[in-house]
Amino acid sequence: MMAIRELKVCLLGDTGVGKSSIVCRFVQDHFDHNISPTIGASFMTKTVPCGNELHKFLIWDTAGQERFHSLAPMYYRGSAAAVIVYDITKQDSFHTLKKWVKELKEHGPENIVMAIAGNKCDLSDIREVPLKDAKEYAESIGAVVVETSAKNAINIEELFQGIRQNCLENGLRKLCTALWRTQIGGSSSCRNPSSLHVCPVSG
Ligand SMILES: Nc1nc2c(ncn2[C@@H]2O[C@H](COP(=O)(O)OP(=O)(O)OP(=O)(O)O)[C@@H](O)[C@H]2O)c(=O)[nH]1
Repeated sequence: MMAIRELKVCLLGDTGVGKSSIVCRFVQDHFDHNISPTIGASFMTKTVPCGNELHKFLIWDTAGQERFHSLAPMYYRGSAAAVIVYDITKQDSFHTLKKWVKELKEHGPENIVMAIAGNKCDLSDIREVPLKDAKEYAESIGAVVVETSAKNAINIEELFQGIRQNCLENGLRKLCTALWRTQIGGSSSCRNPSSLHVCPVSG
């Protein structure tokens, strides 16, 4: 019988950086030039096989517009991981990313896995944020960082694989029991973190 592990992930970041586009690329392998700004938040899932298990991402894509900022805690509380997105062509969006990290550290779940995505890397000829800056910052806060392009499907799979691997490796210790539910044969039960299976990650 297949076991399903659920992993709640939220996406945070300035409006227009490409959060919805990243989720759309990951879940539907689709890119829409005319995608509308998110209102409140949207929810999608994607289940990926891993050995003899299924890993189900429960993805909350939050709205980046300032007027929705106060809703964000509803989505990052209880998340195992946060993807904080900036646009490599907009220095301001990197500044906003730092504010999100600060907020997560102050009010987010303890041990939340943080992944930084520098999106729109297909536009590197008009880049404002050097990758070196993002790497140094990510290292300083213990986050993983990757440059992505939702448009050209660059590093999107790798981003989510990285999150999955980090969550599994950390076991999320205290949080693990609450956040990873193992559903076997339709009934839910919690698993000991030490029994978490670590999947090999390529790339
Ligand atoms: N060139 C390029 N454009 C992108 C990429 N990702 C998203 N876009 C474009 O950027 C714009 C904003 O994308 P969204 O996915 O709506 O951004 P968002 O962060 O979800 O915005 P909010 O919902 O307002 O928070 C759209 O016009 C997208 O087509 C990318 O990787 N490359």
